[in-house]
Formats: sequence, C-alpha cells, structure tokens
Amino acid sequence: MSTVIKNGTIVAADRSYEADILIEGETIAAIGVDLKGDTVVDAEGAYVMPGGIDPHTHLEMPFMGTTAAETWESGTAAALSGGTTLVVDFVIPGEAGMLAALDDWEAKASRQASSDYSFHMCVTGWSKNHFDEMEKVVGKGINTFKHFMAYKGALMVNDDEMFASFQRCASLGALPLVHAENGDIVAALQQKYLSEGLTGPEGHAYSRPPEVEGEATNRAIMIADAAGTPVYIVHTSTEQAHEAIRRARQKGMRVYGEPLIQHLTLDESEYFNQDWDYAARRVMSPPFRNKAHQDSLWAGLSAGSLQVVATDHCAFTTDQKRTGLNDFTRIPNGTGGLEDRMPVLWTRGVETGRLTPNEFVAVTSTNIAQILNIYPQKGAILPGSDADLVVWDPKLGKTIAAATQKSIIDYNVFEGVEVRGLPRYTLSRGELVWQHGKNDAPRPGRGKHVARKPFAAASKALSVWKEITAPRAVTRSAQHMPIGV
Ligand SMILES: NC(=O)NCCC(=O)O
Ligand SMILES: [Zn+2]
Ligand SMILES: [Zn+2]
Repeated sequence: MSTVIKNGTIVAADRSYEADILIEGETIAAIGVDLKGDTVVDAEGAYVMPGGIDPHTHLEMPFMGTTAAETWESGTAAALSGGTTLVVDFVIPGEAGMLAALDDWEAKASRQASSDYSFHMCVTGWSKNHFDEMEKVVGKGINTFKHFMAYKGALMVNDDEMFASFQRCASLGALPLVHAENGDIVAALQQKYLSEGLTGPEGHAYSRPPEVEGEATNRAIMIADAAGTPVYIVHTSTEQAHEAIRRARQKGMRVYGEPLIQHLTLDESEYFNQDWDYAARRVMSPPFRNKAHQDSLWAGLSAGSLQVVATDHCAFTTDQKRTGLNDFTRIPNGTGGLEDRMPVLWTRGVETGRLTPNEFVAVTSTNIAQILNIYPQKGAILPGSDADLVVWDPKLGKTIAAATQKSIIDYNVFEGVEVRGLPRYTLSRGELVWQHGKNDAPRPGRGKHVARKPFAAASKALSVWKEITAPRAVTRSAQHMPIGV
C-alpha cells in the first residue's frame, strides 16, 4: 500500500522546493516529480513539512499533590490535530526508582497514544542507585536526563548532585536537561510574599523574577562545562537566561535553549487579571514575562542562539488550579499548548516575518530531532525517514477556543487567538491521522515508542578535549625542589 503526496512545496529546514513524496508502508520511499501511488494526498497550495516534535510534555504527570489532567489519549490526539507527530515526555521517578517509573509511563503511553512518543528521565536525587539506574535507562532508549534546580523540597537537586549526575551523563553519552531557576531564592520569595498577605496568582510571578532564571541558567552551564558535557536548558523565558546561553555558545560550549510558545506570545499582564481563575490557569514556571523578554526569545530563534520551540504541556483543570485559592504556592504549575504550538508559532512567527518557513521547520522539528539524536528518522523529509508529515495550509484559519479544542482541559490559555496556517492533513508513519474538517477520532494504541541512542560525536569530542586540557601535575626534578625543608 503506497501513498503519494502531490503538488505541494516541500519545506525543509535547509530549503524549499516543489516535489512529490512517495510513501511505502511507514517510511518515505522517494521524492521526485510525477510519482505514482495507490492513494493520492493533495497538497496543492500547501507546504509539506516534517511532522512537529514537541520535546517537552508532561501528560498525566503526578505533580504538586495532583496529576496533570491531560491524558496520553487526549494529549496525543490534540498534538496530531495541530501538526505534532512526536511528543517527548518526562518520566518522574517515585520511591521505586527510575526503571519502575519508566514502566508506568510506558504502560500509559502504549495503551493510549495516537502519536509516537519518546521519554526523558528526571534525576530528582543522587545515590549509587541513581548512578546504576542511569545506565539501564540509557539501555532502554533514553539519552536525556532532566534536573530541576527549582521545586525545593520536592524535585529540586543541589549543585553537587547535579555535577555528579552531569558527569554520569557525560560518561554514558547522555544529554543533561535543566529546569533553571534558583529554587532557594524562589522558596524565600514565596514565603516573603505570602507573609505580606500577597496570596494571589500574581505572587507566583513576583516570586520568580528573571534574575533567578538567569543565575541558575548560568550556573547550570558552568556545572556542565566542569563536567564536560553539553547541556540543554528547558523553557528559557528571559533575556538573562538567553544571554547566559549566548555567551556560552560564543565560547564554543554546546548549550541549547528551548523557549516555549507560551513565553513567546503571552505576557505577565495575564497574572494581574481581575478574574482569579483566569490568572491561576496561567500559572506556570517560569512565569510569563514582558515584551522585552519576548523580543529576546524571538531574536534568539532567528539568530540561532535558541534552537527549539516547545510547550511544556502540563495541563490542569480549573478545579485543580483552585487548590491554591488562598496560597499561590499551591496552584499546580503548568499550562497547555500541544495543539496550538505550530499554528500560533506560524501566525506570530512566519506571518509576521520573524521566522522564515524553513526556520519554522527547524525550531519545531529538525533541530529537535538532531539535538535528541533521532535525525533523520524523525525531523526530515528524506528517503528512509519515517513518513511523519504535515500538509500545512497557510490559508486555513481558526479562532482558538476551549469549546472546540481536542484537549480535555476546560480552558485554553490561547483562547480567542486567531491563527492562520493549520494542518490540512497530518500523517504519522505513513498513516493519515488528521484531516482538516473531518474531526478524526483519537487512535489510542497506534503510537510507538521512539528509542534514542546515546550521543557519540559531541560526547567524544568533549571528552577528547577535556583529556587534552585536563589539569596535570608538574614533574619537577630534584634540582628544582627546595632542599632541606
Ligand atoms: N513548567 C511548569 O510549570 N510545570 C511543569 C513542570 C516543569 O517543567 O517545571
Ligand atoms: Zn520545568
Ligand atoms: Zn516541564
């Protein structure tokens, strides 16, 4: 059974060109002119792009005394409807450790996912068991480990733990990821504002000023450098954090930065809304920032100092948010965006000229696949690549509304935003899984786990360089030593 996508313009990260795409089974068989297949997908007037990859989601994540309400079933269906064909979700180990948690995540995902999925593992403490388990986790196809510098008393790790874990990552060919906020300062500021009677959602933003993110980002980068590993900073939201990343990259360090679609387009004024529910629904860490920070993030994407746009989709219902009615520190942290990342980025990025269509593909798919070591299986339109493709129609539009979304959450932080540019069709491993106007049902159980091999090149390059430049004892002959001391 073959499919041919005809009459479209292929938009890859490096170029745009007109050609047909022939799909046989789950992969791309050929790219060329006048290709024939059993089924024809019409891409007239549309762009054909690699399916989006969201490198940062938390589906059904147990967090802050509750569980994120977006399920694997609803979340991955929402992703496909917005052109995202692969989600990479964070496994949070409990008492039973990393491998047991991975089994839990795999069970939930394999039963429910309509799209493909992959995992990052979180390191939330440090012991011989962590050290040992990390190798087994890498053996199961996970090459990224996330560290939280915030959430004191819960997920947070200290510098010594992070340094040990980063060294372990380096020796395993894995990439450390970091949630970079100074957790000690956040905890102190939270107590200060609460004690002053400032209990509303705006307190969340006040207790996480840009400097706490800038400081932690810089510290994480320095620790990574000392450990001899590249590092990936998740949800980069400020100029201070971006500056630290830029500076490090200029020095030759392999540091990656990931802005979220929320931080690029929504600002801190949301927390000052009169309606408590409205403001609380937007509580996430880091919080939304001002326009100057947004400009910095957009500039980073076009200049290449920031590489990736994600969502950090961690969606709680309004009822769940109300846990923090009298105490903003108890509002579950997280917002949604899986369904809207690509259309909002296209509208606010490409339609405004901030990004080219090729840059759009780079930051939503190709760069992510390269950084996560799954290129060109994912993130590419090449013979042999998985046929994860989006036929993107720049003329289709809609107004984002919770009432019509695929997500099961009772609100949408992008409510009322008018987008132009939507998937006409989404294909996942050759299968047509979304057609505009048809409201395709989820297909739980069709999504497959995407295993990711350890990194060879960057780790080897860094370890060779570290060895060449390692501190060495100076060998001194007797005649250069003090006598009689
Ligand atoms: N970002 C957020 O507020 N919630 C999800 C957990 C995290 O990534 O920090
Ligand atoms: Zn985080
Ligand atoms: Zn997150």
